[in-house]
Amino acid sequence: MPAYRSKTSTHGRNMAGARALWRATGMTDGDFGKPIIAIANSFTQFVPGHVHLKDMGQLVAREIEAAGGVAKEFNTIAVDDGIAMGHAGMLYSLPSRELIADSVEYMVNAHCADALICISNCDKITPGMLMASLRLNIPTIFVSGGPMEAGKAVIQGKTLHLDLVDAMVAAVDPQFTDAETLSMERSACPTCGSCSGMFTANSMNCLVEALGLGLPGNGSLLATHADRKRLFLEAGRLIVALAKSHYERDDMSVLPRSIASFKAFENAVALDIAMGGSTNTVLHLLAAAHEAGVDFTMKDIDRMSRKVPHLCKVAPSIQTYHMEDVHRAGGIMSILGELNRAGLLHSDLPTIHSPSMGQALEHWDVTLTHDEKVKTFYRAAPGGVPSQTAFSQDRRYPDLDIDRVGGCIRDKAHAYSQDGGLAVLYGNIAEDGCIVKTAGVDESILKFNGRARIFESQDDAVEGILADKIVAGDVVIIRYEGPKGGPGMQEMLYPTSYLKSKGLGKACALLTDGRFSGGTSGLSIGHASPEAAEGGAIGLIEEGDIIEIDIPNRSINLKVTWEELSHRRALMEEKGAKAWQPESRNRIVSAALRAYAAMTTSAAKGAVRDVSQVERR
Ligand SMILES: CC[C@H](C)C(=O)C(=O)O
Ligand SMILES: [Mg+2]
Repeated sequence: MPAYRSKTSTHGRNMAGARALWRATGMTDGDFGKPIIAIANSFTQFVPGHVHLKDMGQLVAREIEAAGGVAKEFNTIAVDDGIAMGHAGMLYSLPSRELIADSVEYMVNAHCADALICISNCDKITPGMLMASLRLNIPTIFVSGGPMEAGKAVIQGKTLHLDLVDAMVAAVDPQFTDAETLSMERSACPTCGSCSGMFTANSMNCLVEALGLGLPGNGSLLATHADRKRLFLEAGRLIVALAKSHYERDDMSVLPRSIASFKAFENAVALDIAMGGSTNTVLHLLAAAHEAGVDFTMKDIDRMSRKVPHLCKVAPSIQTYHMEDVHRAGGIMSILGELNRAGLLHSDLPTIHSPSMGQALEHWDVTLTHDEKVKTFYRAAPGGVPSQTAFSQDRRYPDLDIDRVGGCIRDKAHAYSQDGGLAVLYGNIAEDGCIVKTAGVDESILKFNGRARIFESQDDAVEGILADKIVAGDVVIIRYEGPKGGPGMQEMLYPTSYLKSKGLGKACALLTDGRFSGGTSGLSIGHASPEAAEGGAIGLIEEGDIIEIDIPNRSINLKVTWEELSHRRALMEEKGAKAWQPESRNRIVSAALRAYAAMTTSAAKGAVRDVSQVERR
């Protein structure tokens, strides 16, 4: 039977000093011997998804103590991608995922905590904490801060449901006046919570439900709704039970690696494809699987993308639905229910809250449940009042959206497409693959041939698009922006948004070894691996080359002969130390970011750290 990890520093005469310090943190005689539960919070005033979390750690802590545990809270950093976007700040976004994962590892292992509550929310915080939980493999429950309410505004006589992407696009769209753009800016992000579309934050918090490491409603229940308080309280009570089950009854089934198994990753990817999740989820799921020791790869994602239908379209893929609408339709458990009915879900897998996902669906799928409290739970509605306060309203929709034919969530027979919302493409430009969110691609350009227009930084691409240098039929290539090449694999939300602003969203493609925010839609293909900085063929594309994109056949190719490509590679290698670098880019890269670049890997591996690259031989 495993002994409590915390005994390392709380038991034995030799630990009198450590106990003296534990006492100074508030522990008393009766606390020694109880499970010590670490609470990884992520409060910060820099991020709307985290501004309301300041007291959430202690809310959970009181429940942990009432349930017989000892709670110790600490905080991680949290980067706001939307604020960091479009300038050098975005170089820090993906690297912050590693810092968050390491900081949770450091605090949990330095103090020998027995179990973990992860209070996350935005883009890199949930994945960073997920990586840590699978690395540490101690009982863990995720409870996120919850989605933001969608903005509402009347613009040019129409009531629009808005999010920050709409404000970004409008800012350079001449059809909107300055006053209209200001009105959209003021309305797009009305409350605390993670931006209201199926962007990366909400995608990841939904995937945590599918993995079985979060409670039902974790991904879709609004940050402002009073019901969300129950998720925090339940997490506090449950984590003590899981810890006691593991350490006192030798129950291994409650550990994250027992729950997030290969089949659980298949469930998560099935949900991801069904809901058209952010392409960043691919990067983060690969990284999480790596930490869990699960051999789950891009090939598995490709395999699943060919059989999972697109059941739920959410902004930015569609203007009419945001996370509050997904919740009203039954949330993630109801999408999983449709996948289960389509035979595309492993329903026998355990979760932190139920012996099996199947049993959970019986209770939480709104089309199956007999529990009126569940139906009331999913009628939680936006308050419609600007607020940075958690649980500040308790409005409810008059009814649920259970229209599986034409509603927010579809059944398989009425799917938006039988071919899911994500796809992996392979070809001579991306031998290890690249990713496209097909949920956001207009059907007219699923097959696209175009002229390459080369940029070796996001900034230059933005400048070229805004200067009208890009025209219909072009394929914008942005390279040397991968994990190593950037470094930090920037999100390309500005160039993809500006292509839309210029009316080119259905007339151009964009390919990068960087990545995309979940706010990106259009023929935007990212994660090209290997990246240019690692000798990937994206580094050999020349201005005017023809690029052939074929999503139905999952291919992307540079239309030059193999001999020509080999010749170009030889010429590149002749550059020696200057090979595989941007021609002329004066980007200042700090030592902290150079350290990240030295150890990271291409997107096809999840941009995980590989310390063997720097270890002395
Ligand atoms: C909409 C942009 C969002 C903040 C983001 O960065 C993502 O979804 O990845
Ligand atoms: Mg992001």
